[in-house]
Amino acid sequence: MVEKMYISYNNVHKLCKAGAEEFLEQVGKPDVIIAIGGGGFIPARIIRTFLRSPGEKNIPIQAIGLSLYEDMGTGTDDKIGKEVIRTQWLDFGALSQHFDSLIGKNILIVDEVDDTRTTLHYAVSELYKDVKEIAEKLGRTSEKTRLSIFVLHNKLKEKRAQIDEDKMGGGKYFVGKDVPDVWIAYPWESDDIDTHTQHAVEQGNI
Ligand SMILES: O=P(O)(O)OC[C@H]1O[C@H](OP(=O)(O)OP(=O)(O)O)[C@H](O)[C@@H]1O
Repeated sequence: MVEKMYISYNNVHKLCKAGAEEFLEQVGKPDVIIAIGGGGFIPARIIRTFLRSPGEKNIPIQAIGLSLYEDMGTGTDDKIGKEVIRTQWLDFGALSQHFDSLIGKNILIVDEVDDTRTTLHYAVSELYKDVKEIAEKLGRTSEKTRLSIFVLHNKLKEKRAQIDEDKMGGGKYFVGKDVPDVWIAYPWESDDIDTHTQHAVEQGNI
């Protein structure tokens, strides 16, 4: 097993294309894409290409910033915990005046990797909470909001958190590729993209 898995831009593109096809088939066209930054930005933009039919309006992409940081605090087990910090949240400024834009919508959350699942768990829980709160306020709780997920890679390992399916409202989880628990080197992190791509080709990740 390789210690470091090199991923090429072409590979990212193809995983997005396959993910979009699966998503369209199983869930249907999304109303909005929510990209978890920074790693989710590039896949979100690419997958949008394949989710849109020719002649249709672009699907809006909202960005949220979630960062993991080591919590050295009072965990009950001996592991160092991880906490999620919101560095940026939804902003419907130009899209609509209100946060109610998500109620009853088909939403696709995009990130590059599902590692311990902490980030995705947080994103789904918080989005569900926000939508529920505003739907209750507006008396629109009968409208079903679907939260789906697409990640390029899911690491096959013990997860620290699980995503509550009830909160996904019938939305689904899509993975480009399940991978072992190794270091994934994405092209946007590379300082020498030619060598990086060469490694990816050698490993068959093209
Ligand atoms: O499944 P988890 O264990 O939660 O890990 C996955 C998250 O970790 C990385 O984010 P990071 O905080 O490193 O920020 P980045 O996206 O800006 O690189 C990655 O982009 C995912 O969002």
